[in-house]
Order: sequence, then structure tokens, then C-alpha cells
Amino acid sequence: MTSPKSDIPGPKAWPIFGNILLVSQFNRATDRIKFIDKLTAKYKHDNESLHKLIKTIDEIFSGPGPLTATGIFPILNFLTKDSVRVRVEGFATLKKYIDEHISEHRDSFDPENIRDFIDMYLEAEKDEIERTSSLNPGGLFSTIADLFAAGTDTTATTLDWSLLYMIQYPDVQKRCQEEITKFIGAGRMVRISDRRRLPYTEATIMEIQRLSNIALFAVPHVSVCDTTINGYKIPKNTIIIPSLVSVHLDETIWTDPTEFNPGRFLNQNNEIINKEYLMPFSLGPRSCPGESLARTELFLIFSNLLQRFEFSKVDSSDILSFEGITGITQAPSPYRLKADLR
Ligand code: HEM
Repeated sequence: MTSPKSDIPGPKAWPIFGNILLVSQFNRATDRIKFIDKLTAKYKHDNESLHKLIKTIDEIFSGPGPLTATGIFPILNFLTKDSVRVRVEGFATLKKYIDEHISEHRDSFDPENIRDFIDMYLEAEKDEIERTSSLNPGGLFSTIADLFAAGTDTTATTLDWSLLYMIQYPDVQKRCQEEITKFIGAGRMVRISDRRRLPYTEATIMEIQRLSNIALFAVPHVSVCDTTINGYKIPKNTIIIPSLVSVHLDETIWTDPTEFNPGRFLNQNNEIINKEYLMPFSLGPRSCPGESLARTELFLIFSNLLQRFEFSKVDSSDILSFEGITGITQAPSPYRLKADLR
């Protein structure tokens, strides 16, 4: 456990250690939406092997990230033998899990009854043209592995940060709840079609993403030709790692960048301003393909939690740390919270 060092919100870039229970809880919630309902339709929430898998994904995502010394110079991995071993074992577990489910799907495939994503892929794979391009058995495995790897911990960790911000800023929480009560009430769950009616809640999620920076950097890209950007010469084959966190905290772009202020994303008519410099999903043709799904999940889970619960510190003297723990994603330091039914 880290000792809380500061009550000033905003990311502190570098790693400490640890992990928190809430992440696995949120992973369960986001997994339900994506992988139970879409990929492997038949699995139930209490499925043991799924829980084991979620724990495995937590383990893969903690430990050194891509921009630590070992990420840049893998030869140094002998320094972090344990975390490398945990990750290698984790990937083996993930592979076994995915392979088993693909085989099950192949054995029971029925073109008249397409159950989920795997079945859709298997059906498309039968098409000769598709098969010779990208839809092949190896591609199915990598697609699912990518979705697991990139699609679970990211959303879960953002939700984890979101509750930390809500207990640190009860006034913001209250304002979201008032908005939800006024426009939706308590008689039904919040739906995705309600998004436009809840601009303050939406702006709060945007501000949480700006400050939590779960992806400090986009993934490495490479220049395919010599080019010049803003006067900087970039030769062909240069590895480029865009820093998202530096954009999100740039004081030439944001007023008081370290201040938690959802109002910065609203205009005078209480409408969302889509600030082009908010880029938690990165930019361009290789930006996050899961953005739309992730934003849907964040909105639904966050707004429905606030509709039902009042979140607060367990003890008013608790000092919350906004020190991030940098693995592959940046997670919040451990914290405790109380959830009272509203
Ligand atoms: C809050 C949630 C999420 C955040 C903040 C996030 C952020 C990112 C970022 C910054 C990148 C790098 C893009 C670049 O290099 O330009 C990325 C890539 C990617 N994300 Fe997400 N992501 C999230 C959720 C998801 C979800 C839900 C999925 C899928 C279900 C997903 C799938 C992917 C994949 C497959 C890539 C690699 C894309 C490529 O290499 O072309 N992500 N994401």
C-alpha cells in the first residue's frame, strides 16, 4: 500500500506498486457488457474461470508499463524477473482461455444460430476472399486477445478513478445526482439515449478522463516517410510515442489544468463543448477503436451508480492520494470508500 502523499488532484506520472479490489469489481461490470453479452454469450456472472481470467488481466496490467526502462530496453527484464514471469504466465492463461472457447465455438457452430462475436467471425472466415485477407484462425485469436487486453482494464480503471474523484468532490457528485434525479428520476435506469439530457454528468466523465490519464501515452507508432511537423524534422522509421498526459495538463490549453472542474466542458447554455484537446483515446486513424464502446460503458455505469448510491469517504479524516500507479495503464492508489443507497 502507498501512503497518501497529497490531496491535490491530478496525475503524478510514475509508478509505485499495488492494485485495488475495485478494479476487479469494475472489470466484472465491464466484462459483463462486452464479453459475456457479445463475445461469449452463454457465460454467467459467477463463472469461476471468468473470474480467474479477470484476475489474470489485472496481473498483466500491473507491473512495468511500456515506457519504463524495461519496456524500452527489454534486455533489462532480468531486473524485474518476477513481473515478467507473472506476465508470461498471465498471457499463457489468457491464450488457453481464448483457445478453449474458440474450439468450443467451432465444434458447436451453427450458421442458422449466430450466438456472438466468435460465431460472426467464424461465419465471415468461411468466405474465401475474407479468409485470404485478414480473417483467419490466427486473426480470431489476436482480435479477441486485443479486445481483452485493451478493452477491460482501461474502462475499469477509469471507473475506479471516477469514484475517487466523486468522494473527493462531493459537490460535483451532488450536482450529477441532482441532474439525474431531475431528468431521469429514480424509477428506471439511466439509458444511453439519456446522454444528451445529462450534460453535467457527461462533462464530469470528460474531466475525470482528462485528469486521470489512464493512458499517459498512446502506443508507439513509426513514421513511414521523412516529414516535418511544426518545424521538427522527423526522419522515416522514427518511433513516435505521443504523450497524452502532457496535452491534458498543458497550461497554454487549459485554465488551471490541475483543477478538477467539469464546468470547463460546458458552455453558458449548459451544453457540452467538445474540446479538441481532450484526447484520452488518442487521435488519428490508429486512435482507440473501442472509444465509442468505452464512452458508452463509462456513461452507463457511472450515471447508474450515482443514481443509486451516495459515495463518500469511510472516515472524513481519510486523506485521498491522487498519486497514479503506472503499469500498462495508470491506476489510482488504493483508497476506501463508503457507498450508501440513496
Ligand atoms: C476508457 C477506456 C479506454 C481508453 C482511455 C483507451 C485508450 C486507448 C489509447 C490511448 C490507445 C492508443 C491509440 C494510439 O496509439 O493512437 C488505444 C488503443 C487501442 N484500444 Fe483503447 N482505450 C479504452 C478502451 C478500449 C476498449 C473498450 C477497447 C475494445 C473493446 C479498446 C481497444 C483498443 C485497441 C484494439 C487498441 C489498439 C489500436 C491499434 O493499434 O490500432 N480500447 N486505446
